Amino acid sequence: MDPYVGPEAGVLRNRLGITEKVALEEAEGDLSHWRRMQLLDTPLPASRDLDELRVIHHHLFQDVYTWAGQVRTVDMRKNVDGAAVFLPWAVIPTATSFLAQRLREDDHLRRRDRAGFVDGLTDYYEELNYIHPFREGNGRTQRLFWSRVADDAGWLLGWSAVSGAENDRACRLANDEHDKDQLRELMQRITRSQ
Ligand SMILES: Nc1ncnc2c1ncn2[C@@H]1O[C@H](COP(=O)(O)OP(=O)(O)OP(=O)(O)O)[C@@H](O)[C@H]1O
Repeated sequence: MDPYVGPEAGVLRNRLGITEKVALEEAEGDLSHWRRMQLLDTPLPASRDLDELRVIHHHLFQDVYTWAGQVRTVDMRKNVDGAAVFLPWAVIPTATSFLAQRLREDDHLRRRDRAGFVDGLTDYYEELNYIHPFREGNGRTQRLFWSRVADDAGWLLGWSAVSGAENDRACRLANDEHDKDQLRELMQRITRSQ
């Protein structure tokens, strides 16, 4: 039983009172897009940890979910038929703080050549995706988070060069089969120097 889901099959409870899946996806997409545009002009703390992820998530999804910015309190998997189990929710803060500490020790991926940056980004992206801190909106939140890290390190991430299906497939392979080749190829494709 998923407390985030309302009585209508598979539809997340939301501030808008929407009870139909496609209508919610559309409204969520529009509102989070608008909030993302707004973020371009909003200075955010660059703590590069769970706090920053929560601030980004809250900003993007504040119009849609009461739990925007809050770590999930249910275990979840992406595919009903496949594996894609994400980290148990109870250890999200510990795992994210471990990731943030290593990212700090790695100087937030600064001063690396392109191959070194792409390798690091692939590993950290896969790890954060496995942590999957939120019930929904992880992709949009982590793409923005890594764009900010990249920007600081002298790189631009061109996410529009990758389709959602391609990104999902690469993440599934990395998560379920520990095969990061496609994810690395994808990160290589989107990484440009500033
Ligand atoms: N089968 C899978 N296994 C592992 N990770 C996956 C799988 N499918 C998708 N992902 C990852 O999960 C993210 C989607 O998570 P979530 O649905 O919480 O985020 P979103 O922002 O709502 O979606 P999107 O990234 O499609 O805009 C994808 O961007 C991808 O990184």
